[in-house]
Amino acid sequence: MVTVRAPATSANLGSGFDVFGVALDRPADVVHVEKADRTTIEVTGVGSQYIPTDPNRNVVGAVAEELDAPAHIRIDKGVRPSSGLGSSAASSAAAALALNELYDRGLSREELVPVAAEGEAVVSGEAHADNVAPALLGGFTVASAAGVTTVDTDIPLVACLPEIAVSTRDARRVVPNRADIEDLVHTVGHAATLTVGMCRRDPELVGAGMDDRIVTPARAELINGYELVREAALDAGATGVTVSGAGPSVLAACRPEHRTRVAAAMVAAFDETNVDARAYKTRVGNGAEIFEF
Ligand SMILES: Nc1ncnc2c1ncn2[C@@H]1O[C@H](COP(=O)(O)OP(=O)(O)O)[C@@H](O)[C@H]1O
Ligand SMILES: N[C@@H](CCOP(=O)(O)O)C(=O)O
Repeated sequence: MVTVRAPATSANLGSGFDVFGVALDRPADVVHVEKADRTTIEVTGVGSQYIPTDPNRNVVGAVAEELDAPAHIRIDKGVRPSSGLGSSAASSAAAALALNELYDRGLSREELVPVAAEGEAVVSGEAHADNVAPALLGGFTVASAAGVTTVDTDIPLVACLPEIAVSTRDARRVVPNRADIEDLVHTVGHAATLTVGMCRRDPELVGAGMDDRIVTPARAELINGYELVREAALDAGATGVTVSGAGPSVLAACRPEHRTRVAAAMVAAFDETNVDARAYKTRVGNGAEIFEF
């Protein structure tokens, strides 16, 4: 048996739609795999009642198929589904790494990124790699047609998860098909600023670089109370706030001394809108870990 823990991730970071992602040091999924003649799936943990066990509908089924690695796969969910925290990607990445090990396929973590992305295609309709890349490689990742690169960094973050479900598939439907040149220049500038911030481990630059006028405004409308939460986080010292992945989680970057205050302000602001929420006080963390044989 092989067991892998893969972390939650936050994709886009505002200015890097479908490209940027970070691994979070918590929460995480744990996936156990054992060789079998055909793939069967068992799911326990947070939100497991909403996750199919049919291999054609669970992301790990697609990963097992890609690697030609049938197995009994047990998923212990720590990352709530439809959270904007890469729940499906945590399972995909963990299954890819575990099955690669179980069947001795010899693929590197970088080579496993497109394999795990096939799991994402099952749920969102597209094999976007911006969650599976950080879930496998850790740190801040840039996944583009030019390949996948990773930067080892350390930025304090708060991920605030409201009791609302937003499916990635639905949230992709509100993304505009076109953007005007001024908005593109604005986004590229901010994406570059954010990247420099990650390289320098500078929360001010990372926060400033999250601003985006193209995708985030449309996504924010799917989250009750988003503007209130954003303003509350900024007032409490956040250096930048954006929608985490496709939402509904809201991500804030901050200095370490402000993290507790920012987390409390975000939960209180959701509460004012009558939405229960919990905040993860987290930071950019490591990728998936094999921790037992
Ligand atoms: N192993 C899995 N883990 C989480 N969600 C899964 C899994 N397999 C299939 N799903 C489905 O994927 C959807 C959640 O994925 P998604 O909408 O991308 O949200 P998230 O942002 O949390 O990844 C739900 O409909 C869920 O039932
Ligand atoms: N780039 C994707 C990221 C989806 O992230 P998730 O955590 O919500 O699954 C998108 O924005 O659609």
